[in-house]
Amino acid sequence: MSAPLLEGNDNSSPHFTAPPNYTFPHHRLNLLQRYPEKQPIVLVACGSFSPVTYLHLRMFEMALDYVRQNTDFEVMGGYTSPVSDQYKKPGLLSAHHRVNMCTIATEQTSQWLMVDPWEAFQSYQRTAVVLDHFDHEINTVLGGAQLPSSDERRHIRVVLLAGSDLISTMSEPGVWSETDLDHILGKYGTLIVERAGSDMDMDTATEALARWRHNIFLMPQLIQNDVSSTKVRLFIRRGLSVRYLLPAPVIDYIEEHSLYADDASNYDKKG
Ligand SMILES: Nc1ncnc2c1ncn2[C@@H]1O[C@H](COP(=O)(O)OP(=O)(O)OP(=O)(O)O)[C@@H](O)[C@H]1O
Ligand SMILES: O=C(O)c1ccc[n+]([C@@H]2O[C@H](COP(=O)([O-])O)[C@@H](O)[C@H]2O)c1
Repeated sequence: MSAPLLEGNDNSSPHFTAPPNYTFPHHRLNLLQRYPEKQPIVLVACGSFSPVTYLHLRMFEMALDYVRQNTDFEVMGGYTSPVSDQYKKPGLLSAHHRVNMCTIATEQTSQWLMVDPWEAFQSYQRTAVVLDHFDHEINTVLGGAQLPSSDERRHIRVVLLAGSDLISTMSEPGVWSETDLDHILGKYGTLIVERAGSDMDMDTATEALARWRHNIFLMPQLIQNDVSSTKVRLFIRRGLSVRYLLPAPVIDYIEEHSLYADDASNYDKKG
């Protein structure tokens, strides 16, 4: 697979690489706007999802509530986008299993969430390119949102949904390119879920990103939850129960394929 391609600027059509036989999932994407006075948005969460947890899924529900109560947006859909194997983060299971677990979690526990495998099954794609891919599929290919009782189509804004640790890395020098930050935070924007136990508080994290403040929406966690994939992997390795930290069908999948259990011959099959 060749390197990520993002050609041209906002005024020209970007060209994307794609995994073999790829089609953009949109079976749960709502393209008919209910509230024409609002701006339609789609939420995209990028990450490892190794494995997906209830916190990852809760992020979307928190975002729905936040958007309804605090913004003039209308949420039209939500996607997890698991990162490529080439990201090579410790504990990163193969994309095949991570996509399967996200699919099981979204299809079996949600009515509106989807998984886009585009990023997972090819070379590493920067987040700016991933958001451009969503923008292209939703607005250029599918034509954006339709207004009620009208043929008029409207541009759906893609918004990055992330935890506050991700926004912290955005203010660390050398992690993200300045051009990409301007693209992600200037063009798309982000909804940030406060992460319990995160080193930096959200105000500090966003100070360095102040020029994009109007596009950064901070959501406090009203019910604190600091489940992380790292802790789940650790528990499994130690043979501890992870039940109620992630959807039961995902635990069944992990057990069935003996995932994360390399040194856990004592892994409790009942979870
Ligand atoms: N407990 C949490 N609170 C807030 N955000 C979270 C939490 N766990 C994950 N996220 C967010 O979910 C997104 C996907 O993250 P990722 O899959 O890399 O999760 P992770 O649980 O941090 O993984 P790992 O533990 O393997 O580093 C990121 O934006 C991350 O900030
Ligand atoms: O695009 C970038 O430059 C970039 C820099 C750092 C992280 N990311 C993305 O952030 C997501 C979470 O990364 P991490 O390391 O916090 O698990 C993952 O989807 C990465 O592709 C993206």
